[in-house]
Order: sequence, then structure tokens, then C-alpha cells
Amino acid sequence: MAILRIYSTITFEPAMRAIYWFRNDLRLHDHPGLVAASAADELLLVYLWPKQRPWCNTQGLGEQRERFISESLVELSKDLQPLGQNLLVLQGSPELVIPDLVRDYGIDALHTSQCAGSYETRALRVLRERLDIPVLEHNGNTLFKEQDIAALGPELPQSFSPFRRKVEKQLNAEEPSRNLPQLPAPPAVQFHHIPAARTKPPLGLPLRGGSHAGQRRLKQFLESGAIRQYKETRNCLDPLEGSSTLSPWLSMGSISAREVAAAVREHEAAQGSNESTYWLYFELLWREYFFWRALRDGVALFRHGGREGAVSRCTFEPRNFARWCAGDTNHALVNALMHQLVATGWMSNRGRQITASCLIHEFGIDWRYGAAFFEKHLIDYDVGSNYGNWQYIAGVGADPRGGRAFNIEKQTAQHDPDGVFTKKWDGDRPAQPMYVTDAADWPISPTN
Ligand SMILES: Cc1cc2nc3c(=O)[nH]c(=O)nc-3n(C[C@H](O)[C@H](O)[C@H](O)COP(=O)(O)OP(=O)(O)OC[C@H]3O[C@@H](n4cnc5c(N)ncnc54)[C@H](O)[C@@H]3O)c2cc1C
Repeated sequence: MAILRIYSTITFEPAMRAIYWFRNDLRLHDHPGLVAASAADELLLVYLWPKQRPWCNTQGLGEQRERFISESLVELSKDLQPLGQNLLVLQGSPELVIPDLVRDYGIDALHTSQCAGSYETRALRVLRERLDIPVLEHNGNTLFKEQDIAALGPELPQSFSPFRRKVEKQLNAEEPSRNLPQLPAPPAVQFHHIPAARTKPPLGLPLRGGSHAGQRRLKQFLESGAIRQYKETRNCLDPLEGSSTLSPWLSMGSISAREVAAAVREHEAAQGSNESTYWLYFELLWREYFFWRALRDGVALFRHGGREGAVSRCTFEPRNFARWCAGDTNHALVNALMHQLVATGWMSNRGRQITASCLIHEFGIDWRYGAAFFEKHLIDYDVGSNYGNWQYIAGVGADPRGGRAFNIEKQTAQHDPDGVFTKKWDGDRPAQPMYVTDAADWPISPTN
């Protein structure tokens, strides 16, 4: 009997290990980067707390912003547990922390998703230099892909309207993917407990971080029919009443811009489109424009003169800045808006325009101080939208009209005619002398 000999050459390949580094994409659905990273045999999911850099007299995160991030992380890690995964939350610079993780856990590839912002871009560049593994950047929380935007032309248009016209003619927002990825298990890692937020959501705006709350808000905004009057109501100063109030979840990436656009399309297919349903998409295009603008502009996004290096006169007089931050100016509506911002972490678009205009055009202060204060407090802080909008109002950004100055009295008459909002947020304060500065930036009182 012939003896059948089977030679088997079984080789044990070491497990392929990857890191997925979450940044502002704290969700599991519609997540191309997470899907790509899930091809590994073992996957370590990591988040690094935003680094608190002192900048323009502001330090650290505001209580509400910190709370919203913390809630978003706790929810993400809970959602990961039934999928056999967990989230490692660490503090520190990515340039230092990630190489240690790569070395300690024998990582073969690093994945993340595209973010705007010069620190974010620099961190990836440094990681590519320091690591000898592939560092892969996937599509982020945008309606379109990098190559779609590149196909529009060699230069991103200088202002929003030509960008919008090109996009509306040539591009369709990507369809969101609705499936959750199958995640491989993590390597043997000691996961830490994510500390609960130190403060509660404010009674004035009890928004919770995380995808579930974001998706509930999207559903409510569409199903209540609020979207059908959005164009008329969007300038309302209160959240949840006029505009969608989706920005906190969009900026954390707990919901994706693609899913919001798709939900609006579905609503239009079922109930018909109108100017208001279109306008929500129009505003998402603003967000999109500021994202790609910020990526292209790099550090110019943080320059006083913007991309063009425009020279303009401004002051660094600290007293007016402190009064603006504290909501203690001679403009009751501005005070109320600033109190709303610090207490809730949110302010309407119209409120942001009025308060930004006050800092820049009434007090003559460098716009970056205001942008930094917003960065500290906004629960929807987004580098491109925040700094891009501040530049726009200061006239050093994407505004073809060269800046926007809002008449505060007129705005008050239009948006808070009965003073209800001002009263609610305690805007009336005793009048104080206005300070102006001399040529050496010393404060002088005009009444002297
Ligand atoms: C000085 C200043 C700073 C700002 N900082 C930020 C910021 O840090 N993060 C942020 O998300 N938005 C910022 N904005 C834009 C805008 O104020 C907020 O997106 C909007 O108020 C959020 O409320 P909402 O979700 O109800 O908006 P909606 O009116 O319902 O709009 C829907 C979505 O469209 C996008 N959007 C709307 N308006 C704008 C706009 N002007 N620019 C960019 N995107 C827009 C947002 O993602 C928003 O959630 C800023 C605006 C100004 C004037």
C-alpha cells in the first residue's frame, strides 16, 4: 500500500497589529478609517486628550467643552465593549506618545483620519519621520474626498461662493456607510477607566456628548418639521429652537456630515424640498469650505493678517478683552451672549458674529484673542470653522467684502427686541468707562 505522505509547511505569521488613532471622529459608523484599520489581526484604539496650549491669554479647556469631550469618549468606549474592543485614552503630545505605543506593542501600521489644523498636520508629519511603519490618513468627516476637491482645480477658490458653485455643479456628497465595522480584538493592554465629566450639562442647554444623542437630535430636527422653516429661524439666539444645533456632534465626529446630508436628502425625497431644506446643505458646504481652506492655509489660519498677511491696526489692551470674556461690557446683548457661551459651551451663529464683531470692530482687539477664547469654551470647537469665521469677520479671510462689522444696536432690535434673551443671560451690567489706548498701547480713558 502506497504510503501517502503529506508535507505541510505551516508557518506562524506574527499577528499584524495596528493602531487606530481617534481625533475628531468619535463614532463607529460611517468611518472609512476605522474600516481600513480593522483589516489588522489586532487593533489598538487610542485617543489623546486635546493638548492645552497657552495661547492669547487663555489656557486649558472650558468646563463645558471638557465635559462634552469626556461624555463622547465614555459613550464611545461603552459602544466598543459589545464589539470586544475598548478605548485607550491618554494625555500627551502625539509625537511622543504614539512612538512609545508603537514600540511597546510591536505595532505594524498607524491609521487616523484627516483633520485640519497646523498642529494636527505637523503631528502626522513628525510621526511619519519618526516611525518606520506605514502612517495612513483616511477621509475625515467631510462631504467630499480630497481627490474630489483636487479635481475642482489647482487652487481652492479664495471665497465661499465660487467654491459652492463648483461643488454644486460637479460633486455629490458621498453616501454614508451605515454598517458597523467588524473590529479585531485589541492586543493585551491595560485600559484605564475614563473619568466621568467633572461638571454636569447646564440646565440652559442639556446636550450630551456621543453619537446616540447626536442622532436623536438629527431625527428630532427632521421629524418635528423644524428643518422646513430653518432658513427663517436659523438666526434665533437660542439653541434647539431655530438652527439644527448639530454642531457639537459634527465637530466631535460623533455624527458624520455625510449622514446629515443623506438624512436631509431622504427627508426631501419623502416630504419635498424647499429653500430651508436646501439651506441646511448650504451651511454644511460652509463647514466643508472652511475645512479645506484650513488644510490649505496651514499656519496662515493663525496669523493676524491671514493668508495675505494684511496689515491692520489693533490693540492688545487687556482690560477690554477681560471685560468681553466676562460679559461685562457696555453692550447688554454681547454680555448675555458671552454668559451663554461660558455657561453652555454654545452660541448661535448670529451671536458669534455679533460678539466677534464687537471684539474686533468696537474694541479694536486682535481677533485671535477672541478666537482663542471661543476655542477654550465651544463644545463644537472646530479649528477650520472657528478660525476661518473669525478671519472672515476681521476681513483677513475668505470674505470678498473685506470684513463684517455688525451694528450692535440694530442687531439687538432685530434679534432680541423684547430683551428676553438679554434678561435670561443677565446681560444688563452697570455702565463702565470705555478705555482706548494711546500709540504705545497704554489705556487712556476718553473722559480724562
Ligand atoms: C466667530 C465664529 C466662530 C465659529 N466657530 C465655530 C466652531 O468652532 N465650530 C463650528 O462648528 N462652527 C463655528 N462657527 C459657525 C457657526 O456659528 C456654527 O457652526 C453654528 O452656529 C452651529 O449651530 P448649528 O449646528 O445650529 O448650525 P446650523 O445653522 O443648524 O447649521 C448646520 C451645520 O452647518 C455648519 N455651519 C453652519 N454655519 C456655519 C458657518 N458659518 N461656518 C462653518 N460651518 C457652519 C455647522 O456644522 C452646523 O452644525 C463659527 C461662527 C463664527 C461667526
